[in-house]
Amino acid sequence: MSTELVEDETQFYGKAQNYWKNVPATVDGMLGGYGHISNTDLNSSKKFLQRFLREGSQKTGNTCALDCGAGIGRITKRLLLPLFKTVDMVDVTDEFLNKAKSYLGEEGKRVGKYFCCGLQEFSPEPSRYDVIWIQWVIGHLTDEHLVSFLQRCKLGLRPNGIILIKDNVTQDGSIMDDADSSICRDIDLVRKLIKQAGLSVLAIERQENFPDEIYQVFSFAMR
Ligand SMILES: C[S@@+](CC[C@H](N)C(=O)[O-])C[C@H]1O[C@@H](n2cnc3c(N)ncnc32)[C@H](O)[C@@H]1O
Repeated sequence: MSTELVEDETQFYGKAQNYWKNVPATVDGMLGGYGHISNTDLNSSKKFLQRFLREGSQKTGNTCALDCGAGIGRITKRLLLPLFKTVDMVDVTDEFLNKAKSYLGEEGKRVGKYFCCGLQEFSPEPSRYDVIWIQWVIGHLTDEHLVSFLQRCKLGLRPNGIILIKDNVTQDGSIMDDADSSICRDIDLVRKLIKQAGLSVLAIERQENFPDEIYQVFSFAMR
């Protein structure tokens, strides 16, 4: 477990909040200076997601998606708004959600709700979402909060809905990043926490063509 890495929960969340308040509201800011990998990321995500939107009788719908830890809406703009009628966004950093209103442009009119809230406290509206997308933010939740958040996400799904996590993973064990106050977990722990939330993994995929010096990135689809 990685819970032992978090000595003081209030500090863990407070520090992350302060960190993000000082990050520029740009794609490069969202990706820690790796703005140039955004296209590769989004193209792979689109392929991964589309298999579920195309599948026969168990097909995931296209009515509404939720972008969790959405930041300025990098994913909402290029992945979710083109595929869903409505997209809601949730992020703890007010400045990013405000920036989203201009960054998303005309299509941003189809953003239904902007929630400024930590995921550890957020409950998706029951049965509202076809897809709940959670990218590069699970490290900001303790194990316990991640499990309970995923449980609440499960209740937020429409029939045939799916939850997607896309995030960094370590080769082995959990590593705390003191700079942004986040934990990077290994794949076994992520799978274990997903299971603890009562969800079943439908597919896992490793992101290809990312720079060698960064963590490996995996996508997990579940319901
Ligand atoms: C690495 S950025 C990723 C943004 C977006 N998912 C993307 O891939 O472009 C992390 C985001 O998580 C948000 N965040 C950090 N801690 C959070 C928390 N506890 N609840 C919700 N959002 C959080 C930050 O404000 C920031 O927008």
